[in-house]
Amino acid sequence: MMAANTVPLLPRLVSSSVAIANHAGKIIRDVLNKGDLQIVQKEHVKDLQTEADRAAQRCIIGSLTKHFPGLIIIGEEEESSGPVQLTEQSSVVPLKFTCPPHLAKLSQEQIVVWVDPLDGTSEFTEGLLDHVTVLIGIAVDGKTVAGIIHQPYFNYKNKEKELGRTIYGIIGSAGENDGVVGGLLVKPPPTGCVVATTRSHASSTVNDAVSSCDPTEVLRVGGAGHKVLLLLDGSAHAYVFASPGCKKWDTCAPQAVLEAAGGALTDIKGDHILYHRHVQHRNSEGVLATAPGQDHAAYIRKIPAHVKENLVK
Ligand SMILES: Nc1ncnc2c1ncn2[C@@H]1O[C@H](COP(=O)(O)O)[C@@H](OP(=O)(O)O)[C@H]1O
Ligand SMILES: [Mg+2]
Ligand SMILES: [Mg+2]
Ligand SMILES: [Mg+2]
Repeated sequence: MMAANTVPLLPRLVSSSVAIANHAGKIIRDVLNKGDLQIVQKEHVKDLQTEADRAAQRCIIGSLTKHFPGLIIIGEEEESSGPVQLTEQSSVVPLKFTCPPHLAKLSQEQIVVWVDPLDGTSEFTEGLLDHVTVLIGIAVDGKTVAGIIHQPYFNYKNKEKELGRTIYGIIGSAGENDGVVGGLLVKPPPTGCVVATTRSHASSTVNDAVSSCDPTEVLRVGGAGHKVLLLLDGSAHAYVFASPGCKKWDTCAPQAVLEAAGGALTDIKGDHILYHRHVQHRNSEGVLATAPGQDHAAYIRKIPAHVKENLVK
């Protein structure tokens, strides 16, 4: 085995982030088990924060900073006071695939980590627990390259199966499932068009964009991470969200995992989403993602002009 300091920075960061995301998932379950979510309303009634969001973010940012001092990390939640649980280096296990050669010699200054400690907060507060994910996305020179999606309540309705799962990937890496580890990759059915969209942040523009895809079924579910998992497990063909509500921490990790698997995630006009340190946090031109094997450009063409014109920088 290679000594730790000879393993390139990116795989070390991804393997630490996997361990940290798993730990954050346990913290989320512990807060819910205690039964006091301490809900705070942020910008509006559908924009909530709980002690699980806060405690998970303290763990993720504290642990990443401990393992990688000086790393640039942007988290959804503001700094909060309270106990900080740190993930031990001993819980970090090596990655199951290799680092793409063009990402093997990075300096830490090129990297920005986007953290959503709990994606799907509205659904979490309503008990729709499998909509919840922990998202850690890694961008290099403004482009997402790697992502970790941890789903702490996967299998929670089936007590005989293992609770929780973690799916991670580096775009362009070789290995198990072509660079995506931890999830069963299934293509959606060749016929039909199942569109996943928001459950709690809809608007007439959001609904117009969904209808323009002529869906055979619409899945209204929570979380950007959860909707991308539906694209990866064959449950949906596209994720369409014509709204400025999603932020960079919602899409950085899901985009990397989806693109590592051969899918695509752009804004609603088909342009790339950028993840530089000083980029605006909002994905103001919406989000459109398609499963591996789908014709992404065909979905972009179907979105009506008035929807595209409503979403500006
Ligand atoms: N109008 C809006 N205002 C605030 N956040 C929004 C929003 N629309 C979407 N989001 C955020 O984008 C993520 C996915 O949204 P949705 O579940 O509706 O598809 C959620 O992340 P969080 O749960 O991490 O806040 C959600 O809060
Ligand atoms: Mg939120
Ligand atoms: Mg989110
Ligand atoms: Mg969140």
